[in-house]
Order: sequence, then structure tokens, then C-alpha cells
Amino acid sequence: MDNPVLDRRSGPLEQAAHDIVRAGQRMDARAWVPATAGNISCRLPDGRIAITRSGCHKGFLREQDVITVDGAGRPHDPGHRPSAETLLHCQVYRRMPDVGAVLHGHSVASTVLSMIEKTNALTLRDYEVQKVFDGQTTHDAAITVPLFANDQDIARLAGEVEPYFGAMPAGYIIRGHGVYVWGRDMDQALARLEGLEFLLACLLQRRTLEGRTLGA
Ligand SMILES: CSCCC(=O)C(=O)COP(=O)(O)O
Ligand SMILES: [Zn+2]
Repeated sequence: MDNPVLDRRSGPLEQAAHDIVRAGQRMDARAWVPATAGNISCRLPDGRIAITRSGCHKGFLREQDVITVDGAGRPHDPGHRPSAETLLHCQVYRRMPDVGAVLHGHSVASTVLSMIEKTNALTLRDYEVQKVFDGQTTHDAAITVPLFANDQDIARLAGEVEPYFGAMPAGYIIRGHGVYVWGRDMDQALARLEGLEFLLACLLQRRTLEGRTLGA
């Protein structure tokens, strides 16, 4: 490719932009990306990362809101401002070579549960939907979703997440902020996000009901 900034004729970038716009619409429809929250990326075959610009509403993305960065999160066009959380996406691609798409959302369930949970993880067990995650073949297992303290210094936050790669079958959650989920392609990443959000909604509802029962 002559100019990686300008060349949108290439199939993979067009396809990635299309997939990212569609994923944003889906996440918005499910109320997982309020206001301008969330960010979405795909790995391109040449190693570039296609990612949302910072500050866009994910339900109203246009294909030109998808830009490219290198593996260190630097935009190919210095005039482009990629997502403020680009380094977290780059980290997933660096640590997991089979991953092709990364999604970040800010659902009510991930936000509330991560703020009330006293331990450093949410534990999911006995749910059939757990089988949507890597290596899970039965409901009869415990899946832990690590919780990390929120931090406006994204490089420092990435440093906290770094040791957990290899032990995050369902992704991770930043407290009071939201989830990070990935998959081999956009469809798998979306399915996993949907599975995780379903499980978090169940957990929140159970805790609410149990709280009411205990308080009654
Ligand atoms: C209004 S949400 C605050 C920023 C954030 O957490 C987020 O996910 C969106 O940031 P971006 O730079 O990707 O637009
Ligand atoms: Zn965020």
C-alpha cells in the first residue's frame, strides 16, 4: 500500500470500518455505550489497528470515524485523535495474537457491580451462558472477571492488567467504568460481550433481589 493513511480502497480497512460501525450500532441499541462512551477496534491483516476516533457517539459512527494506529497506539495520520483508551486495545492485540477485534462498553451492570464488589473480581458460576467464553464447556465451573481500579493514566492501567493475560476468559472490568472483551473477529467479540453483559445483568438482578429479601 502506498499511503496507509489515505488508502481506504483496500478491502480490509473498509471491511473493518464497516464492522466497527455496525458494532457501535449494536452496542448503542443495547445501552452499553451511553453518550460518547466506549471504543471499538479491529486488527488488520498488515498489523495496523483500525479504531474509533476519540469522542464519537458509538451509535452514530461513520466509516471516517474509524482511523488506524500502529501497535504502539500512534496514529498513522498525526492529525487523527484515536480513542483515549487505544493503549488497552493495543495491549490485547500484542498479548493475544489470535484476537482480531476488541470491544469496550460502559453498561449499567458492569459499572454498578464493579463499584459495589469488595473483592478484586466478579465470579460467575452455574450459568449455561458461561459456555460462550474460551475453553468453557459446562455451567459447572467458576469464571472470574478481574476488576481493576479506574485510572486516567491508561499506560499505568495497562500495566495493572498486564499480568492477568492468560487468565481472563471473559475479559476484564475497570471499576466504575466498563468492560473490555475480545474475540477472533468482530462477530465473536460481539457474542462474548453479549454473553458477559447478560451474565452481569443476572448478577446485578440477583444481588438486588437478595438485598431486598435480606432487608425485608
Ligand atoms: C464519556 S465516556 C469517557 C471516556 C471513555 O471512558 C470512553 O470509553 C470513550 O473514550 P474515547 O476516547 O474512546 O471516545
Ligand atoms: Zn471507557
